[in-house]
Amino acid sequence: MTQKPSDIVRLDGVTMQFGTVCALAGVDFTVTPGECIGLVGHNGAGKSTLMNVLAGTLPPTSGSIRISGQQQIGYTVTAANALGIRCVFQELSLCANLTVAENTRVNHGALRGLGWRRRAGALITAKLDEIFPGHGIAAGDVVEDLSIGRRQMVEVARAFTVTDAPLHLIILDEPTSSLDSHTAGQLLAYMRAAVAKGLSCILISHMLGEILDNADRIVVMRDGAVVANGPAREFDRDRLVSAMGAEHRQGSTSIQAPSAHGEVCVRVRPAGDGSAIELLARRGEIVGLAGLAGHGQTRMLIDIFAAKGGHSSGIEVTVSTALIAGDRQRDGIFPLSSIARNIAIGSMRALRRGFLISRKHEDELGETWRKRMRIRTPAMTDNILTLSGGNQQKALFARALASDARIVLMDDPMRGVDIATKLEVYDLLREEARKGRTFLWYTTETEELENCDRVYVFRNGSIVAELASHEITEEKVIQSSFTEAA
Ligand SMILES: Nc1ncnc2c1ncn2[C@@H]1O[C@H](COP(=O)(O)OP(=O)(O)OP(=O)(O)O)[C@@H](O)[C@H]1O
Repeated sequence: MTQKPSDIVRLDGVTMQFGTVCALAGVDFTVTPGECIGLVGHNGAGKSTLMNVLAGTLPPTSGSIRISGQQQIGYTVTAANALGIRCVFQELSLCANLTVAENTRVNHGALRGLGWRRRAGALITAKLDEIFPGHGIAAGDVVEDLSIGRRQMVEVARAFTVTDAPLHLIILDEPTSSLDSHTAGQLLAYMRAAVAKGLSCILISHMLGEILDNADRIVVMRDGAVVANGPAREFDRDRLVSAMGAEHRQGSTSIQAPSAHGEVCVRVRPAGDGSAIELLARRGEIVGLAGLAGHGQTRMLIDIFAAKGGHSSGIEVTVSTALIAGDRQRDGIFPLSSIARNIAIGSMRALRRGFLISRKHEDELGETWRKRMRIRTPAMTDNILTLSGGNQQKALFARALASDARIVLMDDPMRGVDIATKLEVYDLLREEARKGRTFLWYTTETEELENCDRVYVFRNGSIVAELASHEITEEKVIQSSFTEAA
C-alpha cells in the first residue's frame, strides 16, 4: 500500500505474537497531520501493543512501519523521538527517586552543560503551567513524593516539552485515568488546541465520552484487529460499545437504598475546628469519596486500612478490611507472581492446608475469578505482567472481592477497565453490598458515583459535603469540590 504524502504514520499488516497470544493480527493504521484519533477497544484488544510498536518500544513480529514516507528498518524509541513521535504510556515511566526536573532531563539530551537542572526545571514548569494551571508541582519535587495524579500530570507535560527533537505526534495512553474531571478537562482542552495548530494525537481511553467529544476519527480494536475506523461524527456510544464486542447494556440500574439504620462499621471523626463532616459507613452501603484528586481521599482510605479493625486517632473500624490500591505498579501487583497467586494472596488463610498453601484451591480460586472478571489470558499461571493494564486491574479487584474482608476500600479501582467489565463489576458490587459488604469507593470518574448510596466530597483533606443518592450529579460534586466547609 502506498503512503499518501500527508500521512505521518503508515503501519501495514503489523502483527505481534507473545508466545501463544496473538496481540496484533495484521493491523493497518495511519495518522495524518493535525488529527486526533480516538483509539478504543476492550481490555487486551491490542491498543497499547500497537502504540508500543509505533513508539519504537516493541519491534513487531512482522509488518511495515513508515514514518513521514520513510520505511523504517530497526525502528527504535530513539528513532521515533527523532522523527517527532512521543508516547505517554499507561504505566508511568518516571524515575521515582529523581526530581521532576531531573526526569525532564532524561528525555532531553539537549539539556546538558552548566545550569541544566535550572533549564530543565524552567522547561517543565512552563509546560505544566500551560497545560495544568494551578498544578501545585515544583520542579524540585521528588517523583515518589507526588500523588499518582500529579505524576501523571508530569508525565504528560514532559511529553509535550520540546528542545532539539521535533514533536509531530503524541500518543496518550489513558492520560486521564488518574486525573479528576477538572484536571482531565484542562488536558483535553490543551490537546485540542495543539491539534488545531497541526499536532497529531492518538488518544486511548475507556471513557467513551472523552473519545466522542475530542477525537476527529475513531479507530476501534477488537482481539488484535481494527474492526471500525471512521470520522468521530459517525459514532455514538452504542455504536462504539457494540463495535468493541461488548453486549449492549443500559447504564446502571437503580440501586436499592440500604437500611439507613444498618450497623456502623467505619466512623472517621474529623480533626480540627469541627467544621468538617464525619464519615460514616454502614453495613451493606456503597459510599463514594469524591472531589478533586489529591484532596485526602486516598489518605483516608489508607488510614482506615491501617486502623486494621481497631481504633486509631479518630478512626473506628469494627470489621476486616481489604484495600484495592490506586497505584497498581507501586502498591498493587506482585510482579514476580502468577495471576492466580496475585488474586489468592488476599485469601491465604482460607487457602492454607496445614503449613502449605493448597495449589489446587489457589487454581480454583483463580479460575472462578478469571470467569467472573473476564480476565483475558491463556493461563492464570502466567506472570501477572503478561496481562494488559486493564486486566491487571481486574486481578486486583478480584483479590479484594475473593477475600473475606467485610469492608472493601477502593482507591480509584477502575483505572483502565473497559466499559463492559465496569458494568459487570458495578453489578457485582451491588450484589456484594446486598449480602452485607461495605464499600468505600474513591473514584476520579464522576459518572461512577451514581452507583453509590451516598457520597462524601473532599477538599483540602477534609469532607466538605455529603450528598444523598438523589443529589449525586457531576455539577453538584464539582460545585462542592470548590466550596470550603460551612
Ligand atoms: N509482554 C507480554 N507478554 C505476554 N502477553 C502480553 C504482553 N504484553 C501484552 N500481552 C498480551 O497482549 C494482548 C494485548 O495487550 P494490550 O496491552 O495491547 O491490550 P490493551 O488493548 O492495551 O488493553 P488495556 O485496555 O487493558 O490496556 C493481551 O492479551 C495481553 O495479555
